[in-house]
Amino acid sequence: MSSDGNSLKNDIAIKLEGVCKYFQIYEKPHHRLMQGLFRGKKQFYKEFKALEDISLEIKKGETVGIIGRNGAGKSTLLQIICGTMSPTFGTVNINGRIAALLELGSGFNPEFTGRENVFMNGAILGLTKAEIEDRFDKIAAFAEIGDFIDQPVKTYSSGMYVRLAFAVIAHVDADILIIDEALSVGDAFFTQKCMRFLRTFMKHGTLLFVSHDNSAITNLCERAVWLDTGKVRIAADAKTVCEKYFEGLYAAQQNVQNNPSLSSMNTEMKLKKDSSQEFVDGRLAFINSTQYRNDIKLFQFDPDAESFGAGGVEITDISLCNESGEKLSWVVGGEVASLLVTAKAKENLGSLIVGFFVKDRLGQTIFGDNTYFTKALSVTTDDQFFTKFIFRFPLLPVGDYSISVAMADGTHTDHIQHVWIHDAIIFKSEASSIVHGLLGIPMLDIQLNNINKK
Ligand SMILES: Nc1ncnc2c1ncn2[C@@H]1O[C@H](COP(=O)(O)OP(=O)(O)OP(=O)(O)O)[C@@H](O)[C@H]1O
Repeated sequence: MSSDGNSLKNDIAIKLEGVCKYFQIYEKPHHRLMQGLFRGKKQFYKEFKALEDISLEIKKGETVGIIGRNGAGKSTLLQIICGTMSPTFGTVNINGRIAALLELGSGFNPEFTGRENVFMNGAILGLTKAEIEDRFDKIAAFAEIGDFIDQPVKTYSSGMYVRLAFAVIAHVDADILIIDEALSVGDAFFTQKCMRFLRTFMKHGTLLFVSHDNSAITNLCERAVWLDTGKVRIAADAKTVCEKYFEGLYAAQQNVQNNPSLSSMNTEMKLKKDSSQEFVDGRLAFINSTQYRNDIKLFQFDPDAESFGAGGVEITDISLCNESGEKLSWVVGGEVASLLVTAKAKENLGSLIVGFFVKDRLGQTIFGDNTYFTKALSVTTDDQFFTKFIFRFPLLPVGDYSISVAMADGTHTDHIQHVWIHDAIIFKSEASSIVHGLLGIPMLDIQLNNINKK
């Protein structure tokens, strides 16, 4: 293994070639001793292959997500990249200063105070004592753990531990950051602070982000790697990898649920229609008369869009329509539209749920809904049926969006996914008054007054 980066091209931050990690598993403690005595002439352990033949190249400035189920080998891979574990075979090349926020418990000495750990960690990461002294107040302020900074780390809560660990890695001028999900231990404000730091860091640094959470990966990362039982299952753009990972999870779940107990909802609830209580932004008419009108161009349903599912239903058409039921090729944000999904049953299904998700360019779900709390539908083979979601189209920032549609049989928590079409309809917001946030919500009133003048 080499970690000096000398053999790397200048634009490469991390390069792994044929990395394998095998652990020796001893069934009984004395087998370990016997192994030493026999000096390899006889094998007393089983070999467990935690990582097999991992080759990856991460460019400087890239943000790459690592996703995978428990035990997939994520932590092992990260420890090998950080240099805290060596691979059984293969080479690791790192170009730059690397700092990591790995699982709780790693990195700090529990007997030392927070202050002592900051100095120790800073030194390990290559800072001089004077440099750490210079930054210490900033680190303590970022961590916000008050007087605990002078208490031994073993007295810290897991939240305090993560605060200090993050504060350190945020102030060591790392070129490469490795962040495990540990972030979720902090409270919402601290998480936001960390995210702000990370988003700034991502503008120049290389980030490796590990999570079980699809949306965090698609939101943060350009590329992603799905690790599955120690092997790279797929490495591609984050959206594709997360979709495949999600499909894989569903497939695994459905194998377990070969005879699910379906508790169907028998009640049909009518959606309350009370137009006098509808939320409409008072400025909409004005905005619609300017170049900021939220013109949204709709593309037609792509029947060949990527899909997966058990196949008990077939979606025949998906369209966005106006209030009279005519198919739309344009819609204006703030107007009422309906998403119409027509389908055909391929088998008898007792309790159908139909849902949709609107996702932004990064694959992040912005909004969506389903029929579960409205109506349970049972169908028999060859039945044709439709679902209509009528809603006021939100105001969307300029950009590309997609609608995914899914049909399942069962309940919210216990169901078989029969069809899931990724990106069934693509649409493009061409102009918008919304610049900040994921979507605009209607303002009932906005007031701006000088209180000294009546
Ligand atoms: N020191 C070790 N000795 C033996 N087996 C180990 C050791 N460390 C990890 N493993 C095994 O290697 C596999 C990969 O573990 P790893 O912790 O890397 O997975 P992970 O993807 O990070 O999981 P999680 O999401 O649960 O943290 C697991 O089956 C684990 O039991």
